[in-house]
Amino acid sequence: MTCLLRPQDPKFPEIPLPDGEVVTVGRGPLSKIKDSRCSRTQLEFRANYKTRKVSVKQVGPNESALNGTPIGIGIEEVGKENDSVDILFGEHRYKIVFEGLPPLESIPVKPAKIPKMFSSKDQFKKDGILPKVGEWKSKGDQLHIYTYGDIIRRAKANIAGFDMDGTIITTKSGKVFPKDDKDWRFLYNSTVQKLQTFFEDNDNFKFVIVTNQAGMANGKTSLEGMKKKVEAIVSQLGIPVVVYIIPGRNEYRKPVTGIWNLFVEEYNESVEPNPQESFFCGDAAGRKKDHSLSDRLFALNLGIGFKTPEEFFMGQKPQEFTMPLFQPRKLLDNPPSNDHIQYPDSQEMIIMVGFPGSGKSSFVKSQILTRSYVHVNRDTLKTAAKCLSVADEALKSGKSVVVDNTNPERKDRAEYIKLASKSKVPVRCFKMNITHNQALHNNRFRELSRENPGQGSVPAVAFNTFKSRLQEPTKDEGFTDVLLVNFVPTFSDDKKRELYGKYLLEK
Ligand SMILES: Nc1ncnc2c1ncn2[C@@H]1O[C@H](COP(=O)(O)OP(=O)(O)OP(=O)(O)O)[C@@H](O)[C@H]1O
Repeated sequence: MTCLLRPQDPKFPEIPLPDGEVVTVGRGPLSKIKDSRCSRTQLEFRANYKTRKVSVKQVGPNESALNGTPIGIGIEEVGKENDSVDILFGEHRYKIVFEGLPPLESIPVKPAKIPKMFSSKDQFKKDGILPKVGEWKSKGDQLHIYTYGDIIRRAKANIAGFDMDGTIITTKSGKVFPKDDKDWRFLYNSTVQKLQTFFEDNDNFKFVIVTNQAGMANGKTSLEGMKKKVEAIVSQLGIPVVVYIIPGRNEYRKPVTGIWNLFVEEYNESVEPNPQESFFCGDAAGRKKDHSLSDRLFALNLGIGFKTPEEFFMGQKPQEFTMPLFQPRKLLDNPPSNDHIQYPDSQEMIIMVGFPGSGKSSFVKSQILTRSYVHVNRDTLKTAAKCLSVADEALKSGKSVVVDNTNPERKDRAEYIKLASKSKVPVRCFKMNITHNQALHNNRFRELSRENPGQGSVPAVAFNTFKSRLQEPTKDEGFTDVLLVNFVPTFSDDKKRELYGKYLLEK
C-alpha cells in the first residue's frame, strides 16, 4: 500500500509519499531535477491514505501547478488520485498514484460539510436576491451590461473591480484567445472560494467586472456566445455583480474611466466610493509577461488601489512593472512655452512637419491663421495638387502661407520650397516637438473628445509610417530657419483638461 508521484518523463525517479509524512520536493537528489528555477524546497506533499488525498503546498517562489492551474506561493491545495502536479508550471509533471489500496467505493464516505457560502447563497435565493440568471441591457453595440443579484442592496459601498480574462478566468485550451464560448475555466482552483469569502467578509464592497472585448467589435467573438459565457461564470461565482462588456473604442474602454462613473451613478447612488478602500484587480499590469498596462492604468486614473491576480488570489508580492513613456500629468503640471517663436511682418511660407495628432492644426489655427496666413491642408483641400495650386496662388498674390500637412520627407517639402523660391519668398520649417507616444495619446484624446467617441481615429500604422519616412528637416533644404514647436497644453474646458491628464493608451 503506497502513494507516490509518478513522473511523466521516465528518466526521473518516482517519489514515494508515505502516509501522513511531509515530503519536500524540489531541485535535488530525490527528484534529480537540476533546473535552477526550481527551489530545493519547491513543494511540500502530505498524503492521507485514508481519504486518498494529498495536500500540496507551494513553498518555492516560482509557480507550481495542480492540474495545470498555478498554485501560488504559500498556498495549499488538495490533490487526489490521478491528479497532475507540475513542480514548475508547465514543466516536470507528475501524477499522484495510490497503489495496492482497496477500491475507493469501499471506503465509507462522510457526508460533505456544506461550505459557508452555499448556505448564504441559499439564503440570497430565499430572499429573492440571487436569481438563476441576471438581466442584460445594452448601450447600442458600445456596451453590454449584465446585472446579477441585488447590487444596490449594499448601498453606497466601495468597489472591488475585476478584469475578466486572465484575472477571473483563463482559457481551458491554454490558447491566448478562447476557441469558443466554452473555452474557459477559473484561473485558480481557489478563485471561486476566494471571491465568495472576500464578498462575505466585506459586505461594504460591491463586485464589478469590467472587460474590454475588442474581439467583439472585429467580429471574432459573438455577443450571444459572450453572454452565455458571462452567465455561466457569474452563476458559478454566486455573488451579486455587475459585468460590463466593452467592445467599442469609447469612453468606457479601460484605462479610460467612463465605466466607473457610470457604475457610481447607476449602482452607487452617485456616491463616490472611498479611493483608499476601493481597488481594481487585473492582469494587464505592465509586467514583462503582460500584453498591456490597461488595468493598472485604469486604477491609476481613478486614484484607487491596484492588485494583480497573483497578488489578490495568491497573496504574492507585487512584481516590477514598466510605466508608459508619456506621462500626461507631468506635461500638464510643467507646460513648456513657445516664446522663442516670432513672426515677421513680411511675406513668408511656413512648412509644418509632425506626426499625425501632434497638434499641427491646433497650433496653426490658434497661432498662425490669426495672423492671416493662407491655410494649405490636405484634409480640407483633399488632393496634393490642390494644395500646391492654392499655395502658389496665395504666394503670387503676396500672401503668407502655412502648409499644415505631416510632410515627413524632403521631397514633400521640396515642392513647396520650389514654389516659394520662384516667388522669392523665404521659407521656415516648424517641426512639432512631441514623441511618438504623445502623438498616440493626442490621437486617442481627439477620438474621445468627438461627439461620437471611437469614430474616425487615425490608425496606429499611420504613426509608424510617419516615423519610418521622417527625414529630419534641415536648413540646407532651403529653409531660412528650422524651429521646434512645443506642445503647450490649452483646453476649452476643465473636463477636456481632466481627460487629457489621464492615461488614455493601453500601454
Ligand atoms: N496645445 C494643445 N493643447 C491641448 N490639446 C491639444 C493641443 N494641440 C492639439 N491638441 C489636441 O490633440 C489632438 C490632435 O491635434 P491636431 O488635430 O491639432 O493634430 P494634427 O497634428 O493636426 O493631426 P493630423 O495630422 O492627424 O490632422 C486634438 O484632439 C487636439 O484637440
